[in-house]
Amino acid sequence: MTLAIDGLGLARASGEIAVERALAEVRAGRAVLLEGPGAAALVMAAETFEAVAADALGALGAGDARLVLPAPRLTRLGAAREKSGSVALPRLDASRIAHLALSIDAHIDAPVAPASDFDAAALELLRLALVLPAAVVLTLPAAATEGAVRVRLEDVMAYRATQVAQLRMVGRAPVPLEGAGETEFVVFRGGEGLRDQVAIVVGRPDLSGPVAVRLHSACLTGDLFGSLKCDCGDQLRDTVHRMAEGQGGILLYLDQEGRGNGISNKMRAYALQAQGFDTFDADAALGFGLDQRRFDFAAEMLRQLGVRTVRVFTNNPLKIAALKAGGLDVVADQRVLGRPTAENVRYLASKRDRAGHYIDFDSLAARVPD
Ligand SMILES: Nc1nc2c(ncn2[C@@H]2O[C@H](COP(=O)(O)OP(=O)(O)OP(=O)(O)O)[C@@H](O)[C@H]2O)c(=O)[nH]1
Ligand SMILES: [Zn+2]
Repeated sequence: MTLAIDGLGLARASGEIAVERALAEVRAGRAVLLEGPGAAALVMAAETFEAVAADALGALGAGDARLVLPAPRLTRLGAAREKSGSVALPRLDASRIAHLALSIDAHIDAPVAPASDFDAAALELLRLALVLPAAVVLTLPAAATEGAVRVRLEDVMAYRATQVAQLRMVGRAPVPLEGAGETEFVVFRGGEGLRDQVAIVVGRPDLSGPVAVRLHSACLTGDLFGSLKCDCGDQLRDTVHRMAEGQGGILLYLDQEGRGNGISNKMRAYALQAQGFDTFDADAALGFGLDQRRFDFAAEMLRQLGVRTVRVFTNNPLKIAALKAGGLDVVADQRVLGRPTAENVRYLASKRDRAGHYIDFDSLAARVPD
């Protein structure tokens, strides 16, 4: 008997399913077959590329294997570029690949070719998988490989937009919080990242008028453990308290750890910060731009909750612009300042100076503990 799967929603979104499977493969260190018009390429994450894989890929003919790197990483390697590019890998040498992908004192000693469409899709796949954006890519004749999960180039490039369109509420329940008795957690699937998004409805905000709102990107170190390196935990709790004391509000807790780079890349960046890099230079050395986050799905979450007009708690102009672009009426924006510490002052100053955050650094600096 053949099982009809159309009714299970599998046939309808085959492209998205393929991308989701490919993300799991890439995170597990396995190769994925990326298919484009008339050609295909095997893609692996450089961060998990080992000698065994080198042997297996070499047997397929490593003639045109290449390492694809984003522009900021190429710049770090001394080959400044505005767009991503690739370096040929005539030998699949795992230690050289790791060196070029991650090492802070590496230098490029080979020509850099502009990234092809395959290369761009390979990097997008790795970013979506929240691994280091450095891809080992090997072009093959179409359909030459069996066994690897297959994914179409166009589906990879379209995935983020489909994630926003798929956003849906999957559960809600009251969860009283310390200092804010009446709160409800509403969970959404889709949007961005690899897990779920949570809206915390504080009190009973009047949805017919402007609603106090915060978009808060997950920060495990700051939110949960009180890390002194950032201001996230204070911002999170202060906002909930302010909403509880006022007319209520909605805090969106978004699966965007490490400005959307993922916790492992954030720790790599922290390791570089311990060597003196600032928050943005550390990300750039790993191949990331200023900010990977998108907030279009946050506007959609608010819409699904019945919100039309907002007062937003943030210092980040990108969040304000994204809510407006998402069709919400932003009638006010209010600052959210955490507690300055000797460890986070440089981080706050970088956000103000390099990403245009509205932070009054003079008053912050005056509050830094000795
Ligand atoms: N890559 C990277 N991410 C960091 C670093 N420090 C904190 N983060 C992340 O940055 C994000 C900060 O989130 P938010 O506080 O919501 O955002 P924001 O852009 O500072 O904006 P507002 O707080 O609203 O003004 C979280 O995802 C943190 O995990 C860092 O040094 N590097
Ligand atoms: Zn933080």
